[in-house]
Amino acid sequence: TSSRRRQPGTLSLPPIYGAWYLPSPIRGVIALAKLCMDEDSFLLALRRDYGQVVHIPWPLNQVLVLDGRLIRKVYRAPSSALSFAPIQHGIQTLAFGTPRRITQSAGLARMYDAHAKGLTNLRLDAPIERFTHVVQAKVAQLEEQIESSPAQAVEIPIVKWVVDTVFEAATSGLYGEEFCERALEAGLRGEFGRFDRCFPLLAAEMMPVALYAFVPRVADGMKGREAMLSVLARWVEDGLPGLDEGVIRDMAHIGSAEGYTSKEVATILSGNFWALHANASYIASALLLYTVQSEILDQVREEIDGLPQQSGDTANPVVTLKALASMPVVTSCVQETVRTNTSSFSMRVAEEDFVLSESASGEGGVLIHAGMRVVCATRVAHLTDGLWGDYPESWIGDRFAAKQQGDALSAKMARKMHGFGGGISTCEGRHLAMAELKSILTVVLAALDITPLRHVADPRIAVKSSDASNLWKGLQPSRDFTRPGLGAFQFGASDVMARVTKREVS
Ligand code: HEM
Repeated sequence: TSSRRRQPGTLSLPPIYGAWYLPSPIRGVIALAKLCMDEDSFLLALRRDYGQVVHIPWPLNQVLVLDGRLIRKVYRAPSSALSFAPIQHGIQTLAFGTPRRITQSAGLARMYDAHAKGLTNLRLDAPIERFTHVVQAKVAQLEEQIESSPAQAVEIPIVKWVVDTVFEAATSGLYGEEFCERALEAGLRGEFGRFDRCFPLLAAEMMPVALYAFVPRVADGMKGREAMLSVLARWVEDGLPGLDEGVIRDMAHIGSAEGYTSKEVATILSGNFWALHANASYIASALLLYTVQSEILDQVREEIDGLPQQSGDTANPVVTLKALASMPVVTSCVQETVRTNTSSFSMRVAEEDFVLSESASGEGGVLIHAGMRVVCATRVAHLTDGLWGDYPESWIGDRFAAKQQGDALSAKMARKMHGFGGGISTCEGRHLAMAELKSILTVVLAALDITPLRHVADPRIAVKSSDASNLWKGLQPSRDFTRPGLGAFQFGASDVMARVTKREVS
């Protein structure tokens, strides 16, 4: 291969992936195939064979950064050197259908700005209240089913239940109850799934729009997108009924004031709608499954039982943003699930020749030519950095807990966990997502006992046996490997059947 180790202090180009005797595009196609077949093995092999940085030739034509320290250098680089805007605008047009004239406009920049401001902790009380309210109602429905069953128990596919519940709760949280009702009536849960399945192909930005109709998965995804846009556009046209304030209202008002049509505003809101649903629900299902099968369950329940209760009922804690902020073990479980169950590719375009250097003085390093795409592969850092301690591939619920690690190490881990990406492209919904995840774990575990029974396979997803060094031996759904670098792991139709009973309080 063309793998070359760099000498410290010298300036070099990134090594190029693949066997030296193969033409460059063949190497690129091999890399792409391997990435889509088994992302983890491929990325770890790159780290082992090429070191911290490698150039993957066309069709990806990207420089992959595979080391935590260098990834943070990319995150710290100013946008004048490594920019994100061209990628953001490309996805807005290719995936969400926003006209190019709008993606280049100052109006869209103002909408993005309102989005970032509207998702800070200061403005999340109402969304989290609505989110929690829906989860409580869904748990109450399960309790009724349990009470009316002779065995006082129900068996449910837990991933599906969590994903459906979070879809409804998160929609109600950001868009309000009325939009949520419209979305459920129009079957947007299914339409979203159709669109989301083709998202990896759109986000790769390798397919011209003219070809969308000829690729079955994309053609089907476009029908899902149209359905989402039509419900969103009608709701915008009707004056956003059921939503008096919040980030979505702010964005829609800016768009309308710019003179964008309801459909154009809907294309911009659909970016938020996708981000709202593509990650958090899958992380929530993994979080619940990991927690109920781990020894940390008692500590998690202790924290939940410590919350103020509605009329002295331990099955019904008062869940507010403030209460959720004071749950260190629950927070650690959530952070650990985001660490172990995400792979994100933060992308930048080099606006000028850029040197990615390990040394504090900036001497030596890897030269990245202007125009090149730089991609931070956070998954490798999550699996290899010494910072995580033993068994980085395993889920260890209290890995991030200050009580376990000490304040300094715990804070350092939180800073270096890049499941939400980082720098100028960092996930704007991370505070909302963290609170949603803590909320659903709290509400479910306060009221229910969940016993995973058996794995449910999706025939399209190969079941991989857990790595010998992975301590995690519990039941979990199989990972869909066709979404490399797109955030939370998804599971297709793979699931875990679980027995659910009302919580037995000892
Ligand atoms: C556990 C749940 C979530 C995970 C793991 C996650 C992960 C990510 C990742 C990896 C990125 C790309 C970061 C980068 O390129 O550096 C991202 C971007 C983004 N996320 Fe999330 N996300 C989650 C939940 C949410 C939620 C609930 C929202 C709410 C709307 C949201 C909104 C966004 C937005 C708007 C961006 C794009 C930021 C930009 O273009 O500058 N995310 N997310």
